[in-house]
Amino acid sequence: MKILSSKQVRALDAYTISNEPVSSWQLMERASRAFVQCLLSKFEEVPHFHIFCGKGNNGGDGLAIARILAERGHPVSVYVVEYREGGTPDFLENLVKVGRHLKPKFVFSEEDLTWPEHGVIIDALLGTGLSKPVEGLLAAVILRINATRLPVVSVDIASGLSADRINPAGDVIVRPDCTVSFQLPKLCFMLPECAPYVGEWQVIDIGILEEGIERQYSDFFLTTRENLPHLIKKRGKYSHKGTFGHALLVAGSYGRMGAAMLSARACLRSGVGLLTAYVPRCGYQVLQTGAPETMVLTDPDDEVLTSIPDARQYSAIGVGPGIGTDERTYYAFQMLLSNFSAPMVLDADALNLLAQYPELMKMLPENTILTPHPREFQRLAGKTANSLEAIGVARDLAEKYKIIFCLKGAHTAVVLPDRRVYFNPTGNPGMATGGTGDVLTGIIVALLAQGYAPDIAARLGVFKHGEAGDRAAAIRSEAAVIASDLIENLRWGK
Ligand SMILES: NC(=O)C1=CN([C@@H]2O[C@H](COP(=O)(O)OP(=O)(O)OC[C@H]3O[C@@H](n4cnc5c(N)ncnc54)[C@H](OP(=O)(O)O)[C@@H]3O)[C@@H](O)[C@H]2O)[C@@H](O)CC1
Ligand SMILES: [K+]
Repeated sequence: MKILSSKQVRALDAYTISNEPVSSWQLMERASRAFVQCLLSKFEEVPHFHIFCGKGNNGGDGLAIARILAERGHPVSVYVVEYREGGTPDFLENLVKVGRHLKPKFVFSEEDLTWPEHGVIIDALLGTGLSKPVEGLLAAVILRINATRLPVVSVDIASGLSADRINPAGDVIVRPDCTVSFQLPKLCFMLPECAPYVGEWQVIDIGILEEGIERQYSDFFLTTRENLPHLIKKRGKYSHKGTFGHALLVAGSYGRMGAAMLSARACLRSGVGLLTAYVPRCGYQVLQTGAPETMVLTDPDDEVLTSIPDARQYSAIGVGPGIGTDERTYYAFQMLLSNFSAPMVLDADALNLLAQYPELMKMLPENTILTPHPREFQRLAGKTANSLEAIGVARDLAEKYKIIFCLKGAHTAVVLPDRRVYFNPTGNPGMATGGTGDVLTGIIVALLAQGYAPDIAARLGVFKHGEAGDRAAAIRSEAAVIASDLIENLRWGK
C-alpha cells in the first residue's frame, strides 16, 4: 500500500472527484459514513459523542459525522471552533445540513467551552490541510482536549500533526487514543516520534479511485497482509530437503550461545532444508542438544570465533548473533566477506564490527541484508536528529553500497538499494525483549537459503516475525512474551 504526501492526497481526491465522477461533498459524505461505521464498531454501548469541528474539510467531516450519528438516534453534541471567518464550501454545506438535526455550539473563546464529563471526544479540528503551527483559540481547545480523561478519536489525523514530517518540539497537537484515517496511511503514523499523536491507527476505505493512486509516485509503502501470502512458496509433493536450501549460521561465543540457539531454531522453523551452525567449541553440546536438527561445525577456539568454514556449499549465510567483537572475530568476518558472496544477513555484533571497521562496508556482497536496531544503526551511520533523518541516511547507504536495511522498530523500515522504503505493520511492544533480533536473523537466512529474492526475504521475514509476536502476545499478553515464543508461533501457511 502506497504512503502519499498530503499534497498527493489532495491531487488524488481531486482525481476521484473529476474521474469517478463524484462531487466533493459526496466524497466527504462517503468518508464520514465509513468513519461512523468504524467508530460504532469500537464501542459495545454507544457513548455520547462530543465532536469538535474546525472550519476546513476536516471540520466538514466532523459535521457530517455528527449528522449521521444524530440521524441514527445516537447522542451527539457538536462544537464549531470559530478560529477564523468563513469555512470551506463543504464545511458550510454540512453546517446547514447538521442544523436540521442538531444545534451546534459556536466556540468564540475559551469561556464558551463547557467541558463534557462523560462520553467520547471526536477531534475534527484540523486535517491534512495544516499549514502553520497551531496557536490561539485552536491551541487552547487542543490543550483542553489533551487534558481530558475521556477517550479521543481523531478524524483522518490528529489536529496539529503534520502528515509528512516530524513537528518541531513545542507544537500543539491533539494526543488521541485512536486515529481513523481515510484510504491510505500517513508517513507520520510510521515514525516513533509521532506515536503519542497517533495512538492506535486504522485506515478505512472511502472509495478513492485505484487508478488515481497508481498515478501518484511514491518511494514509501506499507507492507500489507494482502500483498504477501502469494509470495510464500508452496512445498511441492516431490520436494526434498535439498529443494529448500542449506543455510550457514555463524553465531555464538562463550556466554552467548542462547543467541545462536534462537537463530538456529527460528531458521529451522522457517522452512530451510538444512542448517549448519558454525560456533566456538563451547557451543557444540549446547546446539547439538538444544537444536538437534542443526549440523554443528566448531571453530578451533573454545570461546570466540577466530576462523571460518568453507562456505561454498551454502545457499545463504547469517552472521552475527552473539559473536562478540573480539579482534580475532573481526579477522574471521573479514575473511568470510572476502571469500564468499552468497546471500547474506548480518545482525548484532556483525553490525558492531562493521561500525568499528567501516572499510568492511565496501566488501559486502550486493543485496546483503543488515538488520540494525536504532543504536546499532547509530553506531554504523552516525547520529541523526530523528527517525525520518535516519531513514534518509539508510536510503543513501543502501543506494551507495547496494545493500538492504531492516531498521528495526515498531514499524520496521525495510530500505532497498533503489531507495524504496517498506514499513511493516505487524508486531507489538512485547517484542522489545532480548533475543527477538536473533529470531529475525534466523527467519531471514532461512528465506534466503530457499531462494527468495533478498528484498522479499527481508520484507516477508520482518512481517512473519511480527505476526509471530502478535500471536504470542494474544496467547500470553505482551509483557509475558519471550523470544522463544516467537519461534513457536511462526506459521507459514496462508
Ligand atoms: N479533499 C477531499 O475531497 C476530502 C477531504 N477530506 C477531509 O479533508 C481534510 C483536509 O481538508 P482541508 O484541506 O480543508 O484541511 P483542514 O485541515 O480541514 O483545514 C484547513 C483549513 O485550516 C486552516 N489552517 C491550517 N492550519 C492551521 C492552523 N495551524 N491554524 C489555523 N488554521 C489553520 C487553513 O488555512 P490556510 O492554510 O488556508 O491559511 C484552512 O483554512 C482531510 O484531512 C479530511 O479530513 C475527507 O472529507 C475526504 C474527502
Ligand atoms: K483531526
